[in-house]
Amino acid sequence: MSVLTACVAGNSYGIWDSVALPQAFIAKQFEVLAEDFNIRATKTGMLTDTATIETVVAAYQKYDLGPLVVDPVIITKHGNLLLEEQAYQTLRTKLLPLATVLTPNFYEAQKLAQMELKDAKAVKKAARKLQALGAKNIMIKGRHEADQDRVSDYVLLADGQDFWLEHDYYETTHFNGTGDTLSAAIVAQIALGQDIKTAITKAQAYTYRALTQEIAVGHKFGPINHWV
Ligand SMILES: Nc1ncnc2c1ncn2[C@@H]1O[C@H](COP(=O)(O)OP(=O)(O)O)[C@@H](O)[C@H]1O
Ligand SMILES: Cc1ncc(COP(=O)(O)OP(=O)(O)O)c(N)n1
Repeated sequence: MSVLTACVAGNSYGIWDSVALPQAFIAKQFEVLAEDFNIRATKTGMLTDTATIETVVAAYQKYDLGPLVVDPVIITKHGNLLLEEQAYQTLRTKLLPLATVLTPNFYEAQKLAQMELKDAKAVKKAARKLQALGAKNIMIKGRHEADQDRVSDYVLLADGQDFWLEHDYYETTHFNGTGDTLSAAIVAQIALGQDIKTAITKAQAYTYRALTQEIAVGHKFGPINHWV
């Protein structure tokens, strides 16, 4: 089930327009779903602006929506800004503290931790900074550019345990949805009752399979393969 916060006009070339939905309508969606269903886990995606983040935070404070995975969507890999510049401080101070799992990509982690991720030591430090903001478990997704052989995602768990999930860099133009898929798969695993470490590990493996077992959809940047 979804609570829609925004609609985008997009295709495989990119996102061409977007519109935030009215706050009262977003709040109503939370209300009617929370009344009807026993919700085991939830995730956030594109949140557009400060008002939307505040509406979502208010819903999390009002209803029991289970463990929360926050995918802090700020800018897409094609350069579309999906969160207003003024809103990211609200994301940092109001939504992050509610996160059971926070899944920033390399660039989002730099922005949220307010530091450059120049090496593995810096990645670890940034994860600790994000934990200090209140998010319990952190997964900082590694940089993946054509100059790399390997991609390394870093995980820092609530109890201080940490580990790297490493895999080969995969060259493709069918990569739309990797981050969205990863956070959705983590929340699905949590809802199934898995512990956080298992949920993250299984979700990352699923996302990698979906990336590497390609389907040919779209003319430019296609989606990954959810049928794997
Ligand atoms: N080209 C790639 N090769 C290998 N792994 C990738 C590639 N692109 C994304 N991933 C993996 O997909 C997952 C989602 O990460 P990412 O694409 O960085 O998120 P986002 O979509 O939020 O930017 C991570 O586990 C990341 O390491
Ligand atoms: C509506 C919408 N569009 C795009 C994204 C995420 O885009 P991006 O950060 O490029 O990551 P992928 O998940 O496509 O790998 C979003 N969350 N919502």
